[in-house]
Amino acid sequence: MAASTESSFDTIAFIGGGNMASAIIGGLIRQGMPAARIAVAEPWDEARAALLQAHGITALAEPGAALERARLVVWAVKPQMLRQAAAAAGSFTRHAMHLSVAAGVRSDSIAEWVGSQRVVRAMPNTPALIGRGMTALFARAAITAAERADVEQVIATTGEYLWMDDEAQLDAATALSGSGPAYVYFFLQAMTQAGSDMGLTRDQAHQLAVATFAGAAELAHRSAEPPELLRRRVTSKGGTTHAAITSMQHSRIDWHFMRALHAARDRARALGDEFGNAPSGLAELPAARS
Ligand SMILES: NC(=O)C1=CN([C@@H]2O[C@H](COP(=O)(O)OP(=O)(O)OC[C@H]3O[C@@H](n4cnc5c(N)ncnc54)[C@H](O)[C@@H]3O)[C@@H](O)[C@H]2O)C=CC1
Ligand SMILES: O=C(O)[C@@H]1CCC=N1
Repeated sequence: MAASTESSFDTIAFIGGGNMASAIIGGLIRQGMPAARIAVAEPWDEARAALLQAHGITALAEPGAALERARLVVWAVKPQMLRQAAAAAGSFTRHAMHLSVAAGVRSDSIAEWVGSQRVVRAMPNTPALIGRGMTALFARAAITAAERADVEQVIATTGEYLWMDDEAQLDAATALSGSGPAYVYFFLQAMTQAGSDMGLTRDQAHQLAVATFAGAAELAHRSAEPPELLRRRVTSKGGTTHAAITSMQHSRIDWHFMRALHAARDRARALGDEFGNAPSGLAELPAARS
């Protein structure tokens, strides 16, 4: 990473130094990027202190000239803050390539706010913290193959990545992998609670549940077989798994779960509508006649 990073980016700047920025910064540092080549603008004192403690990075309290050295700027603020953050930092970052991790906000809006068409959107997830993240990526047409490769180098420090051809697919990826870790923890909570209700200690139940998720996910990752088949292997006729799966099917848990993912996808779209510019075409619609 050290050699390849030098040939790609002199400095990487982060606007916003919270959870997601910290996860990506951690990946870069683990792969050998010197902290001195990472610039962060972060207004919140506590977040700046956390960056210093975790990564040895002294973040700026507000955007400044240090950002001008960045060839890549990672926008890691909440969707509702992105327009305002771009207005404040834009004069320092105009010549860079831009990578936004904000959910929902579409690249048309971002390109307008940062004053550049060189925009990539990313949807990472929190296992990036341990280098086991999954990131969906979308590049605007102005991004070259070499620039895509540069983005890949950065994101690969946090785990796997997958390019999307259609920007709308990012909203679906947000519902699956962006929000996905929360679903896993939700089920972990339920399994741990059930275990403890059935007489295990909470520690025992937690260990059993976490190891089961980790092992089952790793098996699916390594196996060429589809989840249906892996599931059937666990399910003996008339056995315990059959009892559990039948109970879940009666409650239509799969349907409810799929509906929840649609809600997440719809919310990603709504964030784009709420905090981005109106899609081109809509803005020009004439006002309805009374
Ligand atoms: N947390 C997650 O699992 C994921 C989050 N995302 C996206 O990442 C983005 C950041 O989320 P988190 O890191 O979780 O939030 P966070 O709240 O931990 O970090 C955002 C940081 O931005 C700072 N900030 C606010 N206004 C600013 C400004 N004008 N200039 C610079 N910094 C400013 C805040 O002080 C805060 O520390 C969001 O847009 C979210 O949609 C994407 C994928 C997963
Ligand atoms: O909940 C959210 O809006 C962000 C995006 C994906 C995960 N967290």
